[in-house]
Order: sequence, then structure tokens, then C-alpha cells
Amino acid sequence: MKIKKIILRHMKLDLLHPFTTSFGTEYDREFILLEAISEDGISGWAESVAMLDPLYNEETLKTNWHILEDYLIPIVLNNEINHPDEISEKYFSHIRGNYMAKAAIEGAIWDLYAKQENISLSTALGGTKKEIEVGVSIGIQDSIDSTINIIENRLAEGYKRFKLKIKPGWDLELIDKVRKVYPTIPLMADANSAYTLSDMDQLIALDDYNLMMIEQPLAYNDIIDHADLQERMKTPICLDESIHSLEDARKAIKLGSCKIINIKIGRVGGLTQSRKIHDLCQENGIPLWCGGMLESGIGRAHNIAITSLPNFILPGDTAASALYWAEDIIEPEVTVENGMITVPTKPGIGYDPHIQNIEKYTISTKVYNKN
Ligand SMILES: O=C(O)CCC(=O)C1=CC=C[C@@H](O)[C@@H]1C(=O)O
Ligand SMILES: [Mg+2]
Repeated sequence: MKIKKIILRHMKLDLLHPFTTSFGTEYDREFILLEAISEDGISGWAESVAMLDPLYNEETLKTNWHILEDYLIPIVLNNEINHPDEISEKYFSHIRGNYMAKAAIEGAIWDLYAKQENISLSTALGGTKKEIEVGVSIGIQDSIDSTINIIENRLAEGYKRFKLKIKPGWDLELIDKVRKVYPTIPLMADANSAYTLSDMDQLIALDDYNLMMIEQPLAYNDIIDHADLQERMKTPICLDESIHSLEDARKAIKLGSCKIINIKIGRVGGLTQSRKIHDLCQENGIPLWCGGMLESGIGRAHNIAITSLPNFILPGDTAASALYWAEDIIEPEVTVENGMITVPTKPGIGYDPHIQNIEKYTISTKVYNKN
């Protein structure tokens, strides 16, 4: 497969509702939308999930633009790609980190590959599911009652699991009151690294609430302390930020740092690495689910495809477009029926780019041609 052109678009979509976590509040989403065009004129699409500020991890929209422009795009334009599986190891492994930048270009080439093979991205990746279960991620609200109101609305829409953002001071009382109203719903908490081992008692107190898991309670780059905590907690720990690679997953499993892993395609460097982590976790009895990064429909489409693999056992964060955006940049938008999304069977990501909306929400564009 020869790529003749890559187009980077700096996009800005306004979130319908501000999204607050332990490290800040997002009111809109600026991100890089990447289009890879083959010599036969087919376009593959993906997005970088890097945020504007280095608060979730060390990558940002600007660092991604630099790495794409100065390193990854020249490699892709100047090499013939036989299969997308080559990209992360044969072509990108000498470049350290920058996983979200790598995932953006690799994902677009995976979409392109699947379209050229006339198969869905799900099929190309080895997906087995025809539909996937999804949950919702609920940010920190201005009151516990607001949180309960959101849960009520999402329950009515059939979502299969409820993730609440927590941080010190917004944790035990929140979970206790939610559990009093909803004693049995599938409930989990995501701390985004807001705690340390000195908060051990606070965290262990969460064991009384039958949570599905607690996501990333400790430092974003820790594996060893999570192992100490998991030894003391009944509630399964799920790692998100700590797992950047297959190696991190191997170490976390070996040390017992977690019982569940949240896969984010961008965080681990792309679809090929996501599938390798999937296979390792399947061999070791570690269930997966697909995390979200407030993606547009393009990123959501990639998340749906990877979630169709068999060890994505738990509901993920890929909720409907309408929960995030007044209008999405794909057609049709991602919709959820009774907590389920049908995995597209069309070639590639299975959703078409909404060119008019892409143009409407594009801040700037840069085209890179094969020289
Ligand atoms: O896309 C979604 O709905 C999930 C959003 C979400 O939970 C997160 C988005 C971005 C970074 C983090 O704050 C957080 C996460 O840890 O998953
Ligand atoms: Mg998380």
C-alpha cells in the first residue's frame, strides 16, 4: 500500500456538557484529525486523542503535530506499507513514546487497508462480536443529586455500566449515596491518579460498595504501588494511564498490579499494539474494556472495531455521539440502542466522514504530499 498524501486537520468541537475529572475540566475538544490517501485515491481516517494540555499524559495536540510532521508522516510517505501490522514495530519502534501520534497515523492506515481489502476494520482486526455493550463515563458534577440524575437518564437509555470520576473529597459520600439509590447497578470509579498509598484506608473503604473496579487510583506511571494496593483491596484495580505498552501490561500482570485493563488505542500506540495487549490479557485471564478520550465519531468508530475482539468482556466508554456533540463529524452518528452498538460491516471503520461538518469544525489544515 502506497500513501500519496496525508492531511492533518486541527479540529475543535464544543462538548455539550463540560467534563470534569480529578485533573481538570474540558469544555471543548481540540484534536488532530488525520486522513491518509492511497495512490488509488482511497481515504483512511483516524484521530489523535492527545489533549490540548499534558494533564492526562505527556502528549498534547502540538507535540503530536510535531512528531507527525517531522517524523511519522515522512516515514509513511516514503515507504511501501505491506500490512498495517508493520507500522508500529518495523517503522515506528525507533521513535520513543509519542504513542498517540503513532496511533493516529497507524489507525488511518488500518482503515485504508480494510477498505482496500473490502472488509470491516473489526474483521481486519479479528473481531468476533456483531454488537458491543457500552457504558458511560460521568464526570465530577456540582452535586451528588446531579450525578444521580445523570445515572437515571443513562439507565433509561439502557447503558450497561456507570463510571464515576472520583477524587479525594468526592468519593465515599458520592458512592455511598449512589449505592443507596442504585444498590445493584454495575458501578465503577475512575480516580485518574488522584490518590497515593497514604490514602489506603480511604480506598479500602470503597470495598464496601461492590464496585466493578476502581480505575487508576495511584500515579499515572506506577505499577509497583498498585500491586501493594491490590493486595489490600477486594475491589479489582483497573489500570488506564499506567499501561502504555505490551511490556507495561506484562509487568502489571506479573506483579498483580491490576485485575482489569482499560485499552485506549491512542495510549498504547495503535491498533496492532492494542491487539497484542488483548491477546496477552486473554492468555492471562485479564478482562478488558475500551476506554474513551472524548473522541469524535472517527475515534469512536475505531473504538467500536477494537471492542469487537473477544476479550473486551466489560462494557466500555464508547457512548453515543449525542452525549458529547451537537453534531458529529461522521455519518451516521454513533447511536446506542439499549446499551448496545451494532458493529458496522461496511469496509473500513464503517462510518463515513461528514465532510461538511469536518470543514465546519476545522481550525487549520496542512497537506503533506509524497515527494
Ligand atoms: O470518552 C469518554 O466518555 C471517557 C472520558 C474519560 O473518562 C476520560 C477522558 C480523557 C481522559 C480521562 O479524563 C478520562 C479517562 O481516564 O478515561
Ligand atoms: Mg481512566
